[in-house]
Amino acid sequence: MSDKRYILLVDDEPAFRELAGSWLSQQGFRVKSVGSVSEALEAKQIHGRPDLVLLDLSLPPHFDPQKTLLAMPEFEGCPIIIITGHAERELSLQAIAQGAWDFIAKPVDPDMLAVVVRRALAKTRLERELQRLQNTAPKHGAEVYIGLSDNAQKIRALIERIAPTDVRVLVTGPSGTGKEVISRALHDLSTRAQGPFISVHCGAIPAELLESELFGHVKGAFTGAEKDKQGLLTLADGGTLFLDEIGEMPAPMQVKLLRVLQEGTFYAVGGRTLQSIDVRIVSATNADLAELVSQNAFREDLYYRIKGVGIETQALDKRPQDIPILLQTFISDLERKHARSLALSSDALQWFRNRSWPGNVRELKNTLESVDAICVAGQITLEEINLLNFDVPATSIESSRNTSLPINRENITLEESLDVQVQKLEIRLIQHALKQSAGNKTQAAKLLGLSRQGLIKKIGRYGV
Ligand SMILES: Nc1ncnc2c1ncn2[C@@H]1O[C@H](COP(=O)(O)OP(=O)(O)OP(=O)(O)O)[C@@H](O)[C@H]1O
Repeated sequence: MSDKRYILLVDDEPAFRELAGSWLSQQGFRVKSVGSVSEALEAKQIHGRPDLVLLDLSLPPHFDPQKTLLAMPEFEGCPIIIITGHAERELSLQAIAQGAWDFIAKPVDPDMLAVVVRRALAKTRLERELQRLQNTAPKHGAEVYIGLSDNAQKIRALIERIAPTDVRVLVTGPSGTGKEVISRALHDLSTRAQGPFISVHCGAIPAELLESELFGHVKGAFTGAEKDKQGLLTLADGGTLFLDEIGEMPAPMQVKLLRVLQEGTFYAVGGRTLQSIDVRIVSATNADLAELVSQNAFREDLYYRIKGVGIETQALDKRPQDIPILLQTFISDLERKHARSLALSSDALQWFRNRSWPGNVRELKNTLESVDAICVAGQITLEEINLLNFDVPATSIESSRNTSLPINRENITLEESLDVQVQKLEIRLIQHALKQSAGNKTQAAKLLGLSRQGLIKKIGRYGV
């Protein structure tokens, strides 16, 4: 692709287009000339967002400048220079009030045109650079939990208040709503931030291994224990231990963990030395722990030990106002990752807002990444979304790209709930990705656009 700056010239006079176009080309710009607003929009679809638009206001079919002004938001993000005829000063000022960068009167002086164009491009370059620097500036603390809803704001306020304390925290809420993001922020804002953040998925580690994973073991403690091994508790010393899906912790382990929380000491499996540790415990679950307690599936004494302060996340469907800002954040992340700009058309944004997200923010993010993978010229439109058949749940970025699993529409039924069907599809996609990557979980996770740990969680949850 050319790295020349791309100018879209919109003017109904062929002679002017010819002249100004070739003149700007000689100046080293890439120029696309069109004669109407509809052609300009088409050019944007095909060639992507221009770096600058030169826009005549009086264009066919209506030759109504007000109608042309209405199209300006379509070019949001790139500077627009209005080309005016005589006696159009008022209109030009109106265009500037609506966001145009400058105007230039016909007959156009080529040198003047070059100055105006270069100034506008320099200014946008600076603005973009500033934006990039702002985006790259690492978000810290509670800011990483994105959202405008009351719930999201309350969560950020709570993170800021409780992070510097050593109080235990229990984060609850549906899957994919950022419980791990919150736990990480609690650590990053704490006095332990320089220490380790160790995450344990309590349901993903087989019950018989969990004890040695957490407490470590000494050589010869059991068959296969060929040397001493430190447990995750020791590794987390001085930092935070994140117990994810605590509701899935096997009952015998609950007793042992309770003892650690009460006494701050433990023995490695097969060991005789009492070890003491200094960790902060943050736990998370999407289960209703109080309910599990009432069913005797979770120890009440442990529940009160880990509960400390509760933070509850909400399903995304309950806070649709968070969708645009989440999308904006993920788009900036993708722009940084791929070092190119990415825009979302307004109808695509509408689609994201109107859809239900049973997999919450995780599903929203994966869907955006899938669509980004197939979009052309840095513009996500409904066309890409329709290509990926999102009336069925989202697949991942890579799986939709080159290892696609055929989704059979006949399998979709109204006799089963959406959740059940989503789960079935997730299971098929996981099996498919594992098959594609010959059982390699890191590879499979990459194919699915998940973290390795996220995939392991799902494998554990679905028993794949
Ligand atoms: N409010 C948010 N702000 C920024 N990113 C978010 C937010 N909520 C979720 N995410 C993103 O969504 C994905 C899932 O988040 P996370 O793993 O924290 O969810 P979870 O609630 O712990 O899920 P699970 O219960 O399945 O473990 C991550 O990529 C995370 O970055």
